[in-house]
Amino acid sequence: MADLLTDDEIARKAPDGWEREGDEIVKTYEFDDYLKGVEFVTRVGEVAEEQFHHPEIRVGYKEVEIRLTSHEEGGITEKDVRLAGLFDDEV
Ligand SMILES: C[C@H](O)[C@H](O)[C@H]1CNC2=NC(N)=NC(=O)C2=N1
Repeated sequence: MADLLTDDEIARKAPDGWEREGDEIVKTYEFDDYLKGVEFVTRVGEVAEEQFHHPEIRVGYKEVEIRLTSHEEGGITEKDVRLAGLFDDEV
């Protein structure tokens, strides 16, 4: 089981644009149209399944909010900050 990151580690390791909210890191991505956001969610889902680490995803109009936490560990781990970077690469 991965170790929980300290507050300082989260601040240092969370990629730009990702904010810490309690036991989660969160980012909202903006898109030119609704379906571009939906297509992005598909790519995110594929990465999540490959990594077997799954975010919560909210699809809005021209925006997608992604929340990451490590449920089994009960907080933010290296897996979360690593996946945040992988999701950014899918934009
Ligand atoms: C049994 C447990 O749900 C699995 O090991 C995986 C699936 N995906 C997961 N995703 C996230 N975000 N946290 C987990 O602890 C997690 N666990």
